[in-house]
Amino acid sequence: MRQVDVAIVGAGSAGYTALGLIKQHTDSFVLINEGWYGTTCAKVGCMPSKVLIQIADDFDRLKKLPVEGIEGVDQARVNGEAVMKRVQTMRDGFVEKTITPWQKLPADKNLNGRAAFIDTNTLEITYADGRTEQVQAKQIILAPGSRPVLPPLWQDIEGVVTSDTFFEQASLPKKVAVIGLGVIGLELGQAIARLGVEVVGIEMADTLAGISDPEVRSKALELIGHDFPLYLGQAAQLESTENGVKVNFGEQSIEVDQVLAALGRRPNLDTLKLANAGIVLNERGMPDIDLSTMRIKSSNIYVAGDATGQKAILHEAADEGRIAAYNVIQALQQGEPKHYQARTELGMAFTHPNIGFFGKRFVELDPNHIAIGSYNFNMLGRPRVMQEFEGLIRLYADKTSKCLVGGEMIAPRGEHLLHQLAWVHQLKVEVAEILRLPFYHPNIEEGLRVALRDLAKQLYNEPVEEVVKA
Ligand SMILES: Cc1cc2nc3c(=O)[nH]c(=O)nc-3n(C[C@H](O)[C@H](O)[C@H](O)COP(=O)(O)OP(=O)(O)OC[C@H]3O[C@@H](n4cnc5c(N)ncnc54)[C@H](O)[C@@H]3O)c2cc1C
Ligand SMILES: NC(=O)c1ccc[n+]([C@@H]2O[C@H](COP(=O)([O-])OP(=O)(O)OC[C@H]3O[C@@H](n4cnc5c(N)ncnc54)[C@H](O)[C@@H]3O)[C@@H](O)[C@H]2O)c1
Repeated sequence: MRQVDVAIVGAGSAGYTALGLIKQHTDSFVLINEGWYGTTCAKVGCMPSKVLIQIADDFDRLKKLPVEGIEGVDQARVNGEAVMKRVQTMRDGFVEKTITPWQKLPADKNLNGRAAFIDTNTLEITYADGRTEQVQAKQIILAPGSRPVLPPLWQDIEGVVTSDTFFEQASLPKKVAVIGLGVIGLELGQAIARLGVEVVGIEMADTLAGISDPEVRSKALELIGHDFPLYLGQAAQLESTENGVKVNFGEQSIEVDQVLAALGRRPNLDTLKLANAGIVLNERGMPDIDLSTMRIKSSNIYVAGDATGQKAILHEAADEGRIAAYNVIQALQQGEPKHYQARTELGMAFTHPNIGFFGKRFVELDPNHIAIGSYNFNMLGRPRVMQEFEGLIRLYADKTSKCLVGGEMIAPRGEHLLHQLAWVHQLKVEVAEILRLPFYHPNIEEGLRVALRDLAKQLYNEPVEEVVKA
């Protein structure tokens, strides 16, 4: 049996980041990956979705041009085949870049098969041709990612796609029900609607993209509702028909060519036979992972990325891969695991306008200790010039420390505002100090300043001096 210091399961973003650090420390490692290489992000996630969104936004922008004196845009047409070709070509480029480091690994370190535990230190690898091999490792990093949730009854219905299959299509569909209006459903639903696909959105919860602030929710329903009809509080059921799929929700039903099931993602740990390694699962069917060390409690096994079932986003997957690798290196040197603190939480949907949050969400606040500042962009110069002056920022600050604790928004160029807010949140800068930072004119950031000023009025007894004392 092969013996190594470290085995990494999963060649995704978390596994890749871990591998980069492990390689610097030891040559005694294997990487085990089932199926294709190229990462979820590059192949079926962040990147193809952003290509599609870019095309949709560019096309939608044309609607704003006649008022600026640009004529002839009504001649523009969407060629669905060319759109999907562009998405696939760009995607293949991103995948190629991601695969290169794996291709450079020697064959005996790069095992293309499915891993599962035999015991605490032993993994069995099953290859596509049915062969098996066992590897014994002192330390193990599990980074097997997640997969789309698809109810068993939906799996055999023709016309049901998930984000794993959506980008493979030769052309755009004609009529689609997007079921699940989380980040994936909302991003893809809005993009295809803007490209002329008839879209209906159905969501079981009473909100979109996890928004918890009631005012941001209302604004999002209004603005996203311009692109396609949204039905909230409805769990959909499907039936196969001769021409497509019948979607039943509440009292209604519609027939569509395609259903995009965007019901969330499930961690892939359940395929790894963790019980053979003596790992006990909690009531959520997950092992107890210490998120400050990424170690499964009292074991030689670490988990990183979507597999943790926590924050299924790329920079978090990479950080978790880093933390797992640092601690594996510590363990190989007989050291105790080091504890690391997560960055300020940040989440965004690349819808138009962008939807997102940083720090704490509204639902997590204690209203007795919080002041809320807001702004809706209506009167600001630059958004008006851009014809993108609708949105709502809501910022939450602690009345005692006078620092931001979080915020939610639907805002033009919100992706940038959210970054700036997450940075000052992580650096624990007081609201008055943020107002003393430079704000260029004319800019979207001036909208942030209006919301901060609104907050400052509630936090301080006197007007804030918005200049830095010499
Ligand atoms: C449509 C979509 C859009 C997204 N957009 C964004 C975005 O804009 N921004 C953002 O931050 N995040 C986005 N994400 C999320 C992001 O893609 C993921 O958080 C990230 O890719 C997770 O990386 P990972 O390393 O955990 O898993 P993955 O990249 O999925 O890697 C896991 C690997 O492990 C392999 N594996 C699984 N089980 C086994 C096993 N038993 N044995 C061996 N190998 C195994 C898998 O085959 C896979 O290769 C998006 C996701 C989707 C689906
Ligand atoms: N921009 C980004 O960063 C980005 C983009 C896409 C995906 N992602 C990541 O991928 C993860 C998965 O995305 P997702 O959108 O699939 O998951 P999600 O958990 O965000 O949303 C799934 C939605 O489906 C709903 N739902 C579940 N079952 C349903 C049913 N039967 N009928 C109607 N609605 C139902 C849920 O209530 C939920 O709102 C996200 O958590 C996110 O971290 C990130």
